[in-house]
Amino acid sequence: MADQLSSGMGNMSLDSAPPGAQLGGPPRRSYIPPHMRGKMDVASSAPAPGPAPGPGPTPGPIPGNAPPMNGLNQSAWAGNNFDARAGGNWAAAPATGPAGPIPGAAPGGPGFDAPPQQGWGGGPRGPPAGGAPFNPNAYRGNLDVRAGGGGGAAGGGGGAYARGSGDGQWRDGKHIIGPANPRAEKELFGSADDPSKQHTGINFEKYDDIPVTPSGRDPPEPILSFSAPPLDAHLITNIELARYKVPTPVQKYSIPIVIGGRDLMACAQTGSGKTGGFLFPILSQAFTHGPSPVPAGQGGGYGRQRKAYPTTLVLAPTRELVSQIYDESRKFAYRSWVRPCVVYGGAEIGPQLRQIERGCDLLVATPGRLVDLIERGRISLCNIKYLVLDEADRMLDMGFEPQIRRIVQGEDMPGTDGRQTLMFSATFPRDIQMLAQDFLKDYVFLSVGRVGSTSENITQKVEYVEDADKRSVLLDILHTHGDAGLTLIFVETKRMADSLSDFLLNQDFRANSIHGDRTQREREQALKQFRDRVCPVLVATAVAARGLDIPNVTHVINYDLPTDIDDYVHRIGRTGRAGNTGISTAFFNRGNRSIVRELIDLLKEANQEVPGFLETIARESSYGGGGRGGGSRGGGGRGRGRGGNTDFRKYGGGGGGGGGGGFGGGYGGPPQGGAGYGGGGFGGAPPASGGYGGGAGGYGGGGGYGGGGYGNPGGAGGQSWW
Ligand SMILES: Nc1ncnc2c1ncn2[C@@H]1O[C@H](COP(=O)(O)OP(=O)(O)OP(=O)(O)O)[C@@H](O)[C@H]1O
Repeated sequence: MADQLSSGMGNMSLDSAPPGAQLGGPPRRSYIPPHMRGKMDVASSAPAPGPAPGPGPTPGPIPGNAPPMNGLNQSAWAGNNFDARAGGNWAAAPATGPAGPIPGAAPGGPGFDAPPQQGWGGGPRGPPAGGAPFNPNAYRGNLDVRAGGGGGAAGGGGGAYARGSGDGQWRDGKHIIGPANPRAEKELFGSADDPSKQHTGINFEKYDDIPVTPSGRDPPEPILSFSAPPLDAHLITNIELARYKVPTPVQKYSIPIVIGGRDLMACAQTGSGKTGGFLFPILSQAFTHGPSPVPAGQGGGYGRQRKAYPTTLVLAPTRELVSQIYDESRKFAYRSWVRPCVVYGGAEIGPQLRQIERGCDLLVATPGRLVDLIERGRISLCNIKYLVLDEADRMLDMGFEPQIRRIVQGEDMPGTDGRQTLMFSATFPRDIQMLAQDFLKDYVFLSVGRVGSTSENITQKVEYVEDADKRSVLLDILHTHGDAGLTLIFVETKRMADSLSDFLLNQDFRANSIHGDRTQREREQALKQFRDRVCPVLVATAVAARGLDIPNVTHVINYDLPTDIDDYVHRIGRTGRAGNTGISTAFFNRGNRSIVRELIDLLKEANQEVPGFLETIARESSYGGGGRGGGSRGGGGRGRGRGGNTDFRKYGGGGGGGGGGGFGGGYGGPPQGGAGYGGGGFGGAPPASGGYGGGAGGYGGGGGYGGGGYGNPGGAGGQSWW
């Protein structure tokens, strides 16, 4: 049993135990397959009262002009002919074989993703952000020999490291590829007909028809195939093992952009390969140029408590997602010298510490646990060359932004000139684009299709269903669709997730639920049972809305529609991935009219049928323009603005702030700037004019940005809604 559980953990990701998650009440029923009854140890719920993130600083004014790119015309790895013997960040790492099970995957146990309370709001501890420009050659001859000293002993001869997913090494300035490991290969890449792996669908080639618009200074030309150069030959071997034939559009563009040393903000549809979009160029550069030594004076650390100095940091909002990105990293780092690691809350910290002690070049993390490890002095960010924010709009919204600021600007991470910053999402509201300026320099903005649009691979249906009728309509749908594939049902509250899955179980559907109040073990179990079709129906809160790549999800049902249209985009994006087709059904009634206009726009853009009742309800509504109200999750929504579909630097115009929890708020100014009109919100300040301005509310005005509720995993009050 233990084996069964742990073996699935590589693929089965876990969501963050949201800070302040509360558990309690009677244990709920969950589906136990007949062959496991009596054997299954359903974990009792351990309370997870994580502290709420402390109040973060409110965002300061955003400089209108990105600082000039300085000293980073090459990728961070470039020109670094570094010999591991001379002192790498993990020269003292023991010779490890293929990576074992995911660290921290041990079920149960306390451990929270919330940052420790102490130390919040403290000033920068390391070199000031935005400090000395990064010089990729500067470390040579400036190495901390202590760091490299242990390499010979522990590294298994000659000072080489033996580490990484596939036991590769960097030795004498060369990448020594590790031996093939059929077991690891099978685990990582599966077989050609493996149902547990995602396979490309009939519409994969159609991705090429989606228009791609790069903007920003001199964006490089896209690549057309996976070829060396520009990609490293070993990476291409791993890409072949993954059976990828051609890059997706976002990959075609992101690879040369990142290898060319540029920052990137990339918006591409759900399921269109954004993970490879950042992993491929980063790993390729690492394979070609080798490790970056720890800056002098930092030291690699001796003794049991070594500090990790990762070169790449990938931040993502949920445990499921970081775990999944970690799995992808292991695939593409197979047999290389690069050793990926993952840390996230809700899992015991001990195994995670031991994992990073063995070497950590590419770290995938949820913010809370990362802060915890930084506080414990176990991770330094001074060596970061690549910072990736996946689901970047979520990472910069009100829930995470203080933690992200603290990690990126309040620790020892190099400033924007000393690193490359990459942001990826399917949605990128303009207010968040503006906020993101703080973390980027001279970036290329990439939009694959319209920002925030949905894939045409998803057939979207909207049905008018009153709340009281939802259960019976759901039963009809489940009976009709039968066992064709996996069905993911989204609801708005944790309580609803439980009660609906109980209801479905009572109706003899093999259902389970996933949400922030379930223990880690229960979530693991729910996801594993879902993937394995033991429970082909999963009722979820928004915790499962972003990033999860679960093969064979054929139907997504929005039993409760979200109050934010971007959430809808991400939720339905759990189906119709990698060129596969899928169906989405939304239950709509007048309680959802706050998103009716944006829903109609989305449906039209994706060539979907727009039911007459939606138009009727839209006409009934006497609301203003494009600002979004905060709906039920806090007062005031974010203004996303209308009329623009790409880089806000190009079109100017800001989203109007939602007013006081309802509608109102103006919408974005006309192209080429001009203040938003209507309510508060951002004015249309193209970069040249700098700063915010325009609408009466300005930044955060009238509750526009600062409503407090949107996407907040911990929330100011410490209680997550998902
Ligand atoms: N070049 C490629 N060829 C074939 N399959 C690919 C390619 N790139 C990615 N995939 C597959 O497509 C699926 C979706 O990729 P990924 O999870 O990176 O999407 P995403 O754009 O990040 O989606 P989301 O917005 O939901 O996070 C994955 O199963 C991945 O293995």
